[in-house]
Amino acid sequence: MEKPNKRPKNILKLDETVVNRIAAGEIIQRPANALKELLENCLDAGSTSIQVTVKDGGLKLMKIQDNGSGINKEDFPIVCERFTTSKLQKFEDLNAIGTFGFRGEALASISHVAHLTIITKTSEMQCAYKCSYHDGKLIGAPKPCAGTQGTQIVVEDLFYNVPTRKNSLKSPSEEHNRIIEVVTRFAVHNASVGFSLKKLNDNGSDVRTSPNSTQEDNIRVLYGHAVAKDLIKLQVEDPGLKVKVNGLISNVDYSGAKFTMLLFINHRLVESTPLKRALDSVYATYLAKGKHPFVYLSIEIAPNCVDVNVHPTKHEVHFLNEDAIIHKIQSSADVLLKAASTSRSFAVQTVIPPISFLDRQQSKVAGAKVYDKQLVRTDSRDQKIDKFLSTTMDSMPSSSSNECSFINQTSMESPEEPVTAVFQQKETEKRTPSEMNRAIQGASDCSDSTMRHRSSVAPGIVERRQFELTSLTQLRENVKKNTDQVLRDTFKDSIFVGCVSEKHCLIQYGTRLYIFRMERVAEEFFYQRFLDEFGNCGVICLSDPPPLYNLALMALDQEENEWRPDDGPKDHLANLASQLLFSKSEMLDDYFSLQINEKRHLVAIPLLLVDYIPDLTQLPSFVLRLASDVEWNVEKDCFDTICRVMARFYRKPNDHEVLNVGSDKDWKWTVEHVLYPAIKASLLPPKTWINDGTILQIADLPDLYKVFERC
Ligand SMILES: Nc1ncnc2c1ncn2[C@@H]1O[C@H](COP(=O)(O)OP(=O)(O)OP(=O)(O)O)[C@@H](O)[C@H]1O
Repeated sequence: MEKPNKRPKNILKLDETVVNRIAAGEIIQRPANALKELLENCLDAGSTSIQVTVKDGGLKLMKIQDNGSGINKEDFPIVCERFTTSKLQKFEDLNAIGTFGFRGEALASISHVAHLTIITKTSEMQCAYKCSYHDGKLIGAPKPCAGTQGTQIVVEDLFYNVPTRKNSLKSPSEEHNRIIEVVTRFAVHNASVGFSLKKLNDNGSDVRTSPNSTQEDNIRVLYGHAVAKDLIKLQVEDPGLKVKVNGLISNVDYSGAKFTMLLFINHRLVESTPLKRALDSVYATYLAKGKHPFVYLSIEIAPNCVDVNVHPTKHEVHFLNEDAIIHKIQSSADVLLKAASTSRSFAVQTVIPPISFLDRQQSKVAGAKVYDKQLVRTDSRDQKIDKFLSTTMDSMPSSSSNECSFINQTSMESPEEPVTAVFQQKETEKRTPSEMNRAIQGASDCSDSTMRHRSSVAPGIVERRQFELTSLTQLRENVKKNTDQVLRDTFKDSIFVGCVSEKHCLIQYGTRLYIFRMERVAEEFFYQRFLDEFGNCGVICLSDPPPLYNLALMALDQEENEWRPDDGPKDHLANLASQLLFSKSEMLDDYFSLQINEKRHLVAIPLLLVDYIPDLTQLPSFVLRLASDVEWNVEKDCFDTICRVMARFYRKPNDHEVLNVGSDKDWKWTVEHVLYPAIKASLLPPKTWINDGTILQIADLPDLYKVFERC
């Protein structure tokens, strides 16, 4: 390298061609941004159809045909001169610029670094004209030629005279990909314009959209269904910030390998690193590590708040209140994603596939190797889900102000030990608490003992009664016939993990985690239990037997029972219910331990599980349903419907059931320690549960390992 001379060199004015070529190099950096300039010209000219043909990634050829306004004949000599434009006259016009172009530099720049030809026809011209340009100058006279309205710009041998630039570009295929990206983005945003992009002499096209599509349509066509199906609309409007944002952003179910961001500010395709970072940080909360979203945003800001003249390629703009606007968009996206994540769709498998059954058979083969990933916790006392949750579930009643002692219960195993249960009024039924309390409050004893087995021949000695009833046998057979054996094994060998809510519980079976609908499972369990314990149920005596009439009347007052005026007066209906049940009292007592006394008061309800009391707030609805939903005339149907109605009443344990006053054993305790063990032991799950969402597999250890590996 030449040693720097201490004497200053003389300053010389650069040759115009050199100046223009240096300037052109700043504006036209590669084929894709030359194309962007040319596409913007097409849109400024009001085109509705733009066809692009390229060769060698645009380096050999770029041909852009539009159906816009065309160029006036008198402008041909100057159209490619620097600073000639039809879009701006005074500097102040920049404050309200409504076109993409404003400098009059793009065509000039291209003509300095490539061979440029324009074929154009306005609506007033008889024919089209073809003009060739070199270094901003028209070469020869415009030649009339055939052509339709619009303009065709042909750029050949880009950078033929700037070899360093040409050599610095990556391969033609890389340049072609960049061209696809630009055309694709323009096509999504300008959905009313039809775009096509193809390689010269290729039959197929890389991009093709129809005019008058929607942004969603074009995203589907260009980015695929996998992206389009997971989009949510983002809309922000802030008159204070003079900004309006419309966009389509991917939801939490989408996760791309890279961040795809299509950003248009006042319809200009631009980039904004701060906005991209802000959005990426929001998505980081919802997506797995290394996964990214798809974001299309169109931001419209009052033109006088945007400076478009900050970068030679115009791919950046500055705007007022940038931080506030970015923050606004960021928080709107967060709100949408939060909402979407609560209803996130997991690819869950409905119930146990037959394979799990096979797995089990295989794992039982002696000597089969057991991998670490197949080892699971087997001591159910180790940890429960409750350990990871707050102590009070949202769904649980918080006040204990209306607790009332209503029942004395004696366990079947220890008939001498009286147990008091406590009832807590449910929030939803607050409108009739005094009536509810009156109905089930008090402390009077059952005639013989408060809780007993109905077939006790002597204290502690139980003799089961046998019934040879065809109807009963058939109902029991039906249950057996409909049992799914794989599900049966799953429940039988499962470990209770915890109550997710009053309605959903988690169990673990092998390496799999299942969620099941507690009420549905418990209802089926009690139905089967009523069939099994037919004529042999114990009794739970109500301490102050409520009148059937009062219970029915309370039920008719409850919205869930949907009483309508054309059903008849409530007191009349309550009376009918009380009469009907009293007339069946002998059978109800004999077969189901449901006892009604001479005064038509409900004295006792069946005992099916020791330490289990159904939710007594449902007693009124139970009485009403017993009177209205039971098919009394046909024996089999009668038993079936009574068991169903009973099971529905029993499916939910009493809230805050406490076996000893002052004990903290609540409904969750009852589910875990009383109900679920009984379900495990004897439930015969019906086949319908395989597909109806009663039980769903939500995780499998080997699959989770795979997820963690990916993270
Ligand atoms: N496809 C076209 N259809 C109609 N007129 C065009 C088309 N392309 C260019 N022109 C005309 O040529 C002029 C010069 O275009 P050029 O791209 O050089 O500059 P510009 O678009 O005005 O500004 P900028 O350099 O900021 O893009 C435009 O102002 C427009 O009048």
